[in-house]
Amino acid sequence: MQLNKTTYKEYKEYPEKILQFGEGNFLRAFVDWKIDKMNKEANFNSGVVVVQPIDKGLVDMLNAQDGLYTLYLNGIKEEKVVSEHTVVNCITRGINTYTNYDEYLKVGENPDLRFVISNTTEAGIAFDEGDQLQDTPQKSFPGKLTALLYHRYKTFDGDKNKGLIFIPCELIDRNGDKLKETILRLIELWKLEEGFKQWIEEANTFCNSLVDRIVPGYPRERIQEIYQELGYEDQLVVEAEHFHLWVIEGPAWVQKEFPANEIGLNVLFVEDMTPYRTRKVRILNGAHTSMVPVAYLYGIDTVKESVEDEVVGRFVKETIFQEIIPTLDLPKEELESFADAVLDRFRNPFIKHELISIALNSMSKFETRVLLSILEYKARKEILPQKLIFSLAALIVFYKGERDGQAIPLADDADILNQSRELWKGYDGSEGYLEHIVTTILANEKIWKKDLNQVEGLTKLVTKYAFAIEKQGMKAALQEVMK
Ligand SMILES: NC(=O)c1ccc[n+]([C@@H]2O[C@H](COP(=O)([O-])OP(=O)(O)OC[C@H]3O[C@@H](n4cnc5c(N)ncnc54)[C@H](O)[C@@H]3O)[C@@H](O)[C@H]2O)c1
Ligand SMILES: O=P(O)(O)OC[C@@H](O)[C@@H](O)[C@H](O)[C@H](O)CO
Repeated sequence: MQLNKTTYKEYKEYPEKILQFGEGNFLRAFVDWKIDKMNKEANFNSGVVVVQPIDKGLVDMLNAQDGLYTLYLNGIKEEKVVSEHTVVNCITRGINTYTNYDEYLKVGENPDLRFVISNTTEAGIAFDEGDQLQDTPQKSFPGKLTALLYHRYKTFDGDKNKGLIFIPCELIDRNGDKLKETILRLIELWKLEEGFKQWIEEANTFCNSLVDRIVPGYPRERIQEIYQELGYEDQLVVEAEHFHLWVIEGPAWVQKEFPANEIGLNVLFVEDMTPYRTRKVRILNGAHTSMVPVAYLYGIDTVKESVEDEVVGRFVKETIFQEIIPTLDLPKEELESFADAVLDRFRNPFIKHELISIALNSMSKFETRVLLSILEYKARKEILPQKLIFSLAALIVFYKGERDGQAIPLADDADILNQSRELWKGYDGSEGYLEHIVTTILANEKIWKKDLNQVEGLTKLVTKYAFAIEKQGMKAALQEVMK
């Protein structure tokens, strides 16, 4: 039996008030789960129309299940082991803009539409000068969105009451400001009228937000067991931890329209989200990203095994406490208690978080989540943080794409992968050639936004560690640095 509105007896249809860009695991396990709860417990009465932002995706699957899917929340909750599951029922339909652009544009004509939510990965909120208003669809997410907003503006004759509230969830700094700025650039590029620009500025509200929940996604290995337990089949099961936090920076009245607090959901409406973002990205995501190449080359596959391994676990802990926390400005106690909680979340016995899934786009993630800790540590202490540099060296070796003779399924920007592949092809086993690899990668300003060879001592130390990993293997090299 397949999950759909016929087989799910409690199925309810809500009026579409939310437009969501992205149909990925995170949005379904976090935002849509919260909306579903607000519908059920706070009479929010809001349906979500989901847009697939790129040509490949899950909306066909979502439509085949009438927008329904099962969310498993697993882990320790209030000191007890809890595994619970629920059917999320707030998605009304999914739209593929590549095959149904007219249906997409028509969403802008809906007078009840109120919120726009997105998570299009860190790459999604980007200005693409190739986008045109006439494209069906525009390539970028902001391009598609601007076309829909212009259609809405025209449909309602610039009515200021038809503006929307935007809450992007992309893990980039000040995501709402960035989205608005990109829309304004597209208005310039497309030479759209001043009145539309004013409508964007005056009738619409762009919030910045920070999200936090570990969502490993589809539980491939346990899926048959899960189907047995559920008594139906669901191609979109998603698994997450219990913990969840959404920090939203925006005008106070937004809170009144979004009744999360009324039902005790962990949503903080704040005046400045920056400290929350810095703490989360640098500690949690920074720990994830810096552990991946080290633990993976060590022979480990998951986050839990990494933090529980004697050597790798110590490496992760010391990296956070000795090299990341000293670069942050919040009170030390607060940072340490956040870090302890993060390590507990990493140990969640019910979550199998694959390192290889976190490894996606590791080079750019290292730049946004780890590099600042390195530079800040150097600025404050006048020495380089050894473990973070070891991780950078491991990352360069990781991009060689081989573990114990097996290919590593690397996933990153094609140019970045090509550069590493070409460089490693010429490796002759010498430290001199390795220095050439390191120097070339550190000079790639597309990744690092600067030439990292300019950081005093960095190239030498990275080369030393990379050579040790290459010559002695990860286990011996890590033990050496952990002495
Ligand atoms: N999984 C987690 O634990 C978690 C937790 C917090 C935040 N996040 C953030 O959420 C993002 C998505 O994670 P996920 O687990 O849902 O991944 P996913 O692969 O399930 O979904 C990715 C989504 O992004 C869209 N997308 C990908 N590249 C795009 C592009 N260039 N332009 C526009 N859209 C694009 C896809 O269409 C899809 O909807 C991550 O980048 C991460 O920053 C994830
Ligand atoms: O989702 P990514 O690929 O951007 O990053 C991998 C993890 O660090 C991330 O998903 C964390 O689990 C998440 O950010 C926790 O809130």
